[in-house]
Amino acid sequence: MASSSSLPLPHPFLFNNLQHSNRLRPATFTSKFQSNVAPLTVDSPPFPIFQPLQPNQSTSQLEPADPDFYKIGFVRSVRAYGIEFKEGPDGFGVYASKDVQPLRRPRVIMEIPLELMTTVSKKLPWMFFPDIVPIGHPIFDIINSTNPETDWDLRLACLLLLAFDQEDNFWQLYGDFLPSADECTSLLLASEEDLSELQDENLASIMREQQRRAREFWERNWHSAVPLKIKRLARDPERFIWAVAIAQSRCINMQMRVGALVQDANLLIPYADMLNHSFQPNCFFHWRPKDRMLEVMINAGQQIKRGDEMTVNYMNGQMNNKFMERYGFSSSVNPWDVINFSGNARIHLESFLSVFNISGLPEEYYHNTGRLSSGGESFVDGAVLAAARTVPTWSDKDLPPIPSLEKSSAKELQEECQQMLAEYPTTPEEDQEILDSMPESRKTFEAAINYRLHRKLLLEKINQALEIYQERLLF
Ligand SMILES: C[S@@+](CC[C@H](N)C(=O)[O-])C[C@H]1O[C@@H](n2cnc3c(N)ncnc32)[C@H](O)[C@@H]1O
Repeated sequence: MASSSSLPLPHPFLFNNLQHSNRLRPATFTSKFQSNVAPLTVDSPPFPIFQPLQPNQSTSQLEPADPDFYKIGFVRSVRAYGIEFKEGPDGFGVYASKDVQPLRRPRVIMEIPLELMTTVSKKLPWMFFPDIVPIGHPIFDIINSTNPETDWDLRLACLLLLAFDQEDNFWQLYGDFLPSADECTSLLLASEEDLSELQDENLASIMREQQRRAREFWERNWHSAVPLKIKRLARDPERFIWAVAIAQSRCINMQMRVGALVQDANLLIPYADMLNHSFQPNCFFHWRPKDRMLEVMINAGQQIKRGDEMTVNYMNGQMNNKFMERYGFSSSVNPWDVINFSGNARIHLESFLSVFNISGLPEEYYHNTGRLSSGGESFVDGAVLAAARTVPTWSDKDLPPIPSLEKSSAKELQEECQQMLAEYPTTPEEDQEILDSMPESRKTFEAAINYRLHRKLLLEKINQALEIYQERLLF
């Protein structure tokens, strides 16, 4: 989650087909730290917090989180209001446990104190959460040998592993709820076979390089002569690479002020890191310097229904390959995805925008949903916004396009879309069949097939949009 700041995605999954992970199932949860969990002692919140639904109370078919997940947060004064943690189609997620009427101001749903976070600042002096300042520990020298500007993920991975190793540290408890290597979608954990399934050699080679970087860091610093204090943090490279994957896919970057000091910091924030991404999020993060808390807030004016997923925007303006690099997921409706057309054909931008009822400047395109329907469903989505940004256009507001010329340009662009689709070794239907036939496949394999499928779905959507454009041109 790169920054704070904006589609609830229709999920093709049937919830009752979910593969539940061990980390969340009450029946399989066994924490060796159970006895350290103190009774609940929190102030009375404005409305019920952290009350996991009992299975027979649940109004949805999602699996509620293990009760201990809530208890450990209570102990350390995490507060949450009107939400519950459940396992959904994108792993663990945060869901509204009650309706929220649109408010004029943002509204807090979670408060997490600095003490619980694992943080690394870009510049000196380093900031860590107080429990594990590693001065005097040999991991300090390892962290110090890295470049603070570029190696934040390696630094955070070292700190996280150190936190797991510190007796009574909160992260020992919270670690039970983090995804295991099998449950992570990060391509750092992908096999060579998974990378070849991306059908994107560029992305595959970036990920090979990232895997090599993490492995070499481990080899350099976890050689046979290192003290046991270091060795036991990551006995094999896989453990270290998993920690880097956790750091990359769960870290939030924020400017935070502590006293007079403003720091650009990378933070691992428990509970807030359970929020999934959406390009139309209903929540955002806010740092409250007064008492060193991260607030998760509902956007002003946002209507929320009980059971809705609460989401944040991890990265604005980034293509699917960037989401894959860092988080191991992509979207078929990423409004920022780009297709590189190479021909000379161009269509009239303003006409295209008006056909699809898209308003605003390119950086802020938005659309009024439901205005253009195809087959009963709303046609305009993030992929049509992406089309508006990526299709070659010409612009002259006063000069209407000549319909015959405009139609032949749109046709040319459609042909290019079809040509690009034909160059892939598999069709979208074949990709979907692979996904349907392997419901228990590795997460990274599934992410790779989804990525190439999403690219093809975007091409198909652009093709369809160009068809509708020709039909509605000048009407
Ligand atoms: C910060 S964590 C969010 C919590 C996570 N779902 C879990 O189970 O712990 C980020 C990870 O969640 C998943 N994720 C988040 N948003 C997603 C989305 N919109 N689509 C698919 N996967 C998503 C990806 O695996 C990503 O690496």
